[in-house]
Amino acid sequence: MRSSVSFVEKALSDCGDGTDVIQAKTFFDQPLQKKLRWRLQDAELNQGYTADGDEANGGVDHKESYEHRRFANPCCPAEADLPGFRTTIDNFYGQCLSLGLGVLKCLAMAMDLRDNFFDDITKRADPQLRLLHYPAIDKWIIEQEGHARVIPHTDFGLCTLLFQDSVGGLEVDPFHTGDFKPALPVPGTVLINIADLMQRLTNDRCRSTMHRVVSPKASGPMLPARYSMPFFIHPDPEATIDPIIKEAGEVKRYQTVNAGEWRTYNTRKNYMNLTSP
Ligand SMILES: O=C(O)CCC(=O)C(=O)O
Ligand SMILES: [Fe+2]
Repeated sequence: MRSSVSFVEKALSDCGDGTDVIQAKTFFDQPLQKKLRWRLQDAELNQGYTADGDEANGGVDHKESYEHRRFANPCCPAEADLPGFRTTIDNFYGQCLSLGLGVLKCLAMAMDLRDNFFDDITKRADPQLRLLHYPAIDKWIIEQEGHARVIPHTDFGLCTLLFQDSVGGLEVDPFHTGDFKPALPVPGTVLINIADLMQRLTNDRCRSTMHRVVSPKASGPMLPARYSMPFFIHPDPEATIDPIIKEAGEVKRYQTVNAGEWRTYNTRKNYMNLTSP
């Protein structure tokens, strides 16, 4: 894991204020009409630009995003449009993939599964790298009922690597009791959120992390812009996720699901507002 650790330190120092490891700021700084040329149009492919308000998941988020995948990126800006963007983001994606697979190996070891347990279900893994921009906003807007930078949710893959800048506002409720605690940005670290498929697979031994992005404590009436980069790790689409039973008499708490169908079903739910251009 040594190379992964130094990569994270580099990614996070680059991701901090004022720099742009994957040119997220350059991308989002473009006029809306231009960004809409790369608009995400297919929830299943789940790649490209989503404007503020277009991703709907039961509340009102105030954010815009760009999604990047491993194999197909038809809505990625070309070199002529945004020099260096594609190369840099592909490179960052590759580093996240190596780190993510390393994290899964550690989890397999910690849970007394075979060390290569996750290798067998991530041979063609196609995680989703999301660049997120939360525009500067009056605090009262996101403090209205049902509004947030991101409303409370769990991620639905196996786990998520989450890189955040120094603005803050991310909160976690790991026990799902409503008791959200700030996940303060710590330079040189990446946050790892357990997600729903890991919870199902481990029959609740690992619980997915409820999280949200709200106003950081002690901020003034106006929130500054915030940037973050989640990397959502999903198993191969043909993988079967069947709860692992470890003790005599233990009851399976979840039905078996096909990983590809699970991903498509849950992704579609987030894009109910998606209309044809
Ligand atoms: O911006 C963040 O820190 C969290 C984003 C997030 O939870 C998500 O996109 O699923
Ligand atoms: Fe999330």
